[in-house]
Amino acid sequence: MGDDCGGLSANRAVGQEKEILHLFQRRFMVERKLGKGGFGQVFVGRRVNGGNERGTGSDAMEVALKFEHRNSKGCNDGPPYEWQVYNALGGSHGVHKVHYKGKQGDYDAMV
Ligand SMILES: Nc1ncnc2c1ncn2[C@@H]1O[C@H](COP(=O)(O)OP(=O)(O)OP(=O)(O)O)[C@@H](O)[C@H]1O
Repeated sequence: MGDDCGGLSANRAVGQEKEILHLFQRRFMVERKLGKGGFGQVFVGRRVNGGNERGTGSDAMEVALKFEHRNSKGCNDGPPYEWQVYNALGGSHGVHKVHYKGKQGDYDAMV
């Protein structure tokens, strides 16, 4: 496995990456990378329109964006299992609420 597993590597479509890394879905401005796990990379970003500076739920201004490339390990069997977990638990018991999840080019993206 290469160092870019699940990530936004230099040898992938540059235009697509720029679109993702600057303004995701025209809704979230991607600001900086927070970290990298076994399946993808996580960035911090901000909602472009609306939102509440102190909000932590559906109106949160600051968000975390996770991108998993479809060729990364565990990404070949449909949507990431993590999505199911957030569907079930998100917004309660201290688990973050999901604002968006879907495909963006070659990536599964969750905000
Ligand atoms: N909401 C968040 N706030 C701050 N940092 C985060 C957040 N989510 C992820 N990170 C950072 O990004 C890294 C990668 O997160 P990610 O969920 O991809 O993997 P992981 O849970 O660390 O490992 P695994 O590969 O087992 O899922 C984390 O280790 C952490 O440093």
